[in-house]
Amino acid sequence: MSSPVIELDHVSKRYPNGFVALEKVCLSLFPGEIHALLGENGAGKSTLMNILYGVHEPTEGGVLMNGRQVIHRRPADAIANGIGMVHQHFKLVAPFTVAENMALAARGDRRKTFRRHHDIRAFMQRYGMDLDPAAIVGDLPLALQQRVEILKALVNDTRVLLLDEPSTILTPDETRALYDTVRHICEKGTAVAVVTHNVDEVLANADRYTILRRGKTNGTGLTESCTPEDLVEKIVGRAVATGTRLGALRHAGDEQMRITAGNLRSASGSPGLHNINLTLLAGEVIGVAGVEGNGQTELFELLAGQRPLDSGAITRSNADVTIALVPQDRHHEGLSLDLPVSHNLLYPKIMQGGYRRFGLLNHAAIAERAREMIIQSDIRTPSHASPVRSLSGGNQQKIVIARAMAESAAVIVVYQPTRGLDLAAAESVLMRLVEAADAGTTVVIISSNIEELIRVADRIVVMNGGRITGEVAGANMSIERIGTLMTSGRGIQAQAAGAEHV
Ligand SMILES: Nc1ncnc2c1ncn2[C@@H]1O[C@H](COP(=O)(O)OP(=O)(O)OP(=O)(O)O)[C@@H](O)[C@H]1O
Repeated sequence: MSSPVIELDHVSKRYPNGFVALEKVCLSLFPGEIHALLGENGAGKSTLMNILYGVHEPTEGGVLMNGRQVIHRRPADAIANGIGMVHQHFKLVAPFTVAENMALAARGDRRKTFRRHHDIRAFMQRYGMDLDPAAIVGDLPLALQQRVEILKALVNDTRVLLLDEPSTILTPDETRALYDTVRHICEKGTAVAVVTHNVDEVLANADRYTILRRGKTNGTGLTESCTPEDLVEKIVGRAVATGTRLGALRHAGDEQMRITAGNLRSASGSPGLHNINLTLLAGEVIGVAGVEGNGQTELFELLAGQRPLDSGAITRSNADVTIALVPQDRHHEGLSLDLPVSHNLLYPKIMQGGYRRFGLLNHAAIAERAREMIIQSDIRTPSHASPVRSLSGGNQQKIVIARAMAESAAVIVVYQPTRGLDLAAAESVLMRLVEAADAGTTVVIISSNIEELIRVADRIVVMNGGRITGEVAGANMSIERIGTLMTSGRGIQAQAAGAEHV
């Protein structure tokens, strides 16, 4: 076997607040291999990737490249040593072309290579990619924007490529295509580390895995010799029954909201909405499926009251129909990162004048309620007073969901509720949404994860190109049927015919 390109040698990381996020972790990445990094929310995966990429320095232990210790004080040091990273939140310049974005990432003389489109195409083809260098990045679908990020990470003679949860924004087909590309990259001798929560994806694509549990290594090895159950048990510490339907089919109640012949104009990067007809009933879970960028964001904004329709109508059955939201972009819309966990959890109530005594905020009451919510939603935080910025991505997400659930609204609209959550946390969020519907709440789940929707929804509407291309319910909710509606170009005809109901 070849020797590792990069190793972590008994690395520990203590954050300034004293929290130990990694404890004596060892990791070896080999050339030509895909190494999956797994672990529940807050296990230390991002901390580990950030150490590899020079964002953080280890408190103890060392980083070795080709057997020699290296010190990466900042990402520029890691990049200079051949390490590239693709973050979950893309760092692209949207109005620039693919070529311009690549040139911006290139260091020194390599920039010249990325001036001529001919050379850029040759570079892409080395890795089995074929994008138009002149395409404006902001106009590309997310899956292709991700390819541009990967290309950017490769431009500096990269020997180690780090991918942070790359599949969360992709459909199953796009995920397969992503791993085809990653395999091409490995074949050039690059070592790839991928953070993911998806065990099936690991077993289908990775060569090796390492599991972190509460900052320590809890298993590492070759994927060929393990089963999904082995991995889940090591990640969560117990078996998790995923895959089965959660809750029985419900009987929907009265109408809560209705969109009638709703239209929003298309704009650059937005398909708009076209002749949307959707009735939301009490006590049902409505799934909205679709490849990202096909009108789901616009539908969310419409239901949230953030955008008026250009034509058509959106009505609530009465003034008591309140709406709670879990937005897609939790960092910008969902959280105040520098405020404590407690204030983020109780933000709506505090803004409505709650938790006050003699006109001042009642901090003791806020802390008490926040502690209850932290336990109920299993939010891993040192305390209710910790700034949200210091929590892991998955635990930040649990805050947004817990807050929306606590509003006891008539309608709750959630965008990709389990994105970035570990298996057990995802299961618990889905369960809570189902329970809310059982108690009479209308739950709208917008998700590109079809399996998840089938497990919880009573009916699923499918969007493509800003149109509802069909609706399936009960036993007709199959991956094949929904997948066909997601990619079919039948939007206009289906809507004209009142959409397809199965
Ligand atoms: N800047 C920080 N200050 C203090 N604690 C931090 C800081 N960043 C992360 N942590 C803590 O370190 C632990 C590990 O966080 P990390 O982001 O590495 O987890 P993760 O495995 O990537 O989780 P997720 O799957 O939710 O993204 C968490 O408990 C988190 O609260």
